[in-house]
Amino acid sequence: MADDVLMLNISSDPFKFPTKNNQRSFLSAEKYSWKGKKKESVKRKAVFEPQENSAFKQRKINQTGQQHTHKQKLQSPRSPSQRNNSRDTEETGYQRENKAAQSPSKVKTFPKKAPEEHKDHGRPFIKTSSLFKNNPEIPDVHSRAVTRVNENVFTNYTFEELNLHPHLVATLEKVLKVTSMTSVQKQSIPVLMFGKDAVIRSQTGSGKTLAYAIPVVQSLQAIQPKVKRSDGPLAVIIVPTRELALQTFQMFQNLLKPFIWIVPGVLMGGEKKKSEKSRLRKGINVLISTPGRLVDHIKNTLSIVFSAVRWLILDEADRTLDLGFEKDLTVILNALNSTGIARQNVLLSATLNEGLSRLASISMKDPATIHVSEGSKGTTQTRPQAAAQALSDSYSVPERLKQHVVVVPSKLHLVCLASFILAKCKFECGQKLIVFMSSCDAVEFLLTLFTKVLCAKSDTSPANLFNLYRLHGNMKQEARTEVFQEFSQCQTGILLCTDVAARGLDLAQVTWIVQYNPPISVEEYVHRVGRTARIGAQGSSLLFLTPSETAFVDVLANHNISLSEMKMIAILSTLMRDSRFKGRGKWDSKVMLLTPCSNPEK
Ligand SMILES: Nc1ncnc2c1ncn2[C@@H]1O[C@H](COP(=O)(O)OP(=O)(O)OP(=O)(O)O)[C@@H](O)[C@H]1O
Repeated sequence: MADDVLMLNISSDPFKFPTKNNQRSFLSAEKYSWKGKKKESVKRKAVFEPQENSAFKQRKINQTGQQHTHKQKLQSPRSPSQRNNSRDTEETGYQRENKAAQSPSKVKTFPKKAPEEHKDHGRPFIKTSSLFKNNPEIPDVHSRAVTRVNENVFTNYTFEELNLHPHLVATLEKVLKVTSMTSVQKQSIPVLMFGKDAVIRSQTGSGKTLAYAIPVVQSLQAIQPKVKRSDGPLAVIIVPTRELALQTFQMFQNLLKPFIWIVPGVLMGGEKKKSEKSRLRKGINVLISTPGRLVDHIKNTLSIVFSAVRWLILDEADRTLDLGFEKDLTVILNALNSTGIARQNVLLSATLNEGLSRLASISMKDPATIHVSEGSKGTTQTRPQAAAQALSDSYSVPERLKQHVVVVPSKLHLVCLASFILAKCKFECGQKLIVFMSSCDAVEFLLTLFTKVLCAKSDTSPANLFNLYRLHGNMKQEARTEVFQEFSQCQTGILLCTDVAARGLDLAQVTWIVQYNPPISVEEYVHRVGRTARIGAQGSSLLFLTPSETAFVDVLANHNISLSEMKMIAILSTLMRDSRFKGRGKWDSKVMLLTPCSNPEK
């Protein structure tokens, strides 16, 4: 890793990013003069013999008259996410340099030019890091005005008004600390307690889990004679990820505290099948599972029987329908349907849409469609095929979520993210960030790099600046669970992750969601940003786009989602405030003068 670190002169005249009107490159080919002749020859060798000084080697840049080097270790040559980012097709100077370094036979050597050839009064030409030059044009992003879809999260109705078991109400108040219902709970709980199937859509962090969990617990505790473990599953809850399965299991553990005869259990990939089999043999009444693992047990575990199932809940139903899961879901539905027992079916998500109709038609009877947003208050009874049409394509995001976008050429993505992290975690207090990226490799790469470069103890900060966590699908389940629990409980820190953390996770006090790579769909965007600003809280999000990806802003606007632009230069200016990275040249004062405000939002 050490060899991969470039030294950048980020302090030198950083206000020349090419824009439509200004094609001059940022830090590009700045001409620096040298005073000492001896030094000059050393430096010129470094500059003009690229075979010896490839992009993978550290660079030192000298400034006019200052006779010192800047050592800013910020950028590694090429992150995996950049390598994988096929959307960004522009070949930057930086990438060209990498190619040259990889194939020595094609390395282009630059002819040595005599100092007097250069215009700058005979002073030698010094080539700076290519990171900040040859940038593509950065277009302005205009997010068109859209009508936001609003949802009121809270109502004035209390759980006591629902005629629930008093112990359940007491548990809600004392254990979960909830007294009044959210809008989705107010609309869904009575419908489900009445025995209807339902398709429920409400914004992220609005309390959908309790919207179905309360009716499930209320109905199971009322069964006479009392439920026994040997009855097997009475409620089956399918969720798309292991962490969400754990979180849902914990919620049921809490809700079922007064009803100890009803046993919840979780099955998920990565856990030991043998111990799961033995728990299934003993009996699980509320069964929470990821689809793949449940299918595995349906095929291989004799003791799993569904003859008593009264509830089937598909949380994040649109995700569960995605390619890969659909086959599993068919196996699960066939196994449940073969028993012939009538059951209630519930589909939930913040982004249920037209893909739902297939599932609704195979699994539901006259479902009620509950769509909590302005203009569609209350519930609508529809036929299964019509259920999807009742749900529009306009997604509601939390009211107190501030959404931003920044356009960054791909070669500057990494340094820009590093700068943003510093801005939030070093120069502001109490920030908890989730950074989404497209691959497990990218998560690993950035974790290693940031741990070394950003978190390291320094003279000025003897303690680690902040905690970094990672979560992705290639980790062992034990490590995933540990990170999930730790990050849930921590006050500040940064979670680098893939979309395994995008759906359903309720991680307390997250202040910022950063999408380092854009999501694969509008729906995934909604779920990613939904990890903050939950249950009426404030939160912010930042979407990184390359110049060629800016059309995604319009795609979001088609779904009534609007973003405000943050300027890359404002984010990068944070580097000037960090003694480890800022330069010592005359430009520092200029940078600080031009960027008086450290908060790029302002
Ligand atoms: N009535 C309530 N009053 C206060 N807090 C509540 C209430 N109901 C749920 N919560 C809390 O709100 C948070 C979000 O709930 P939940 O995870 O169920 O949201 P969600 O709608 O399922 O979100 P997502 O779409 O992201 O899965 C949880 O911490 C939960 O404990």
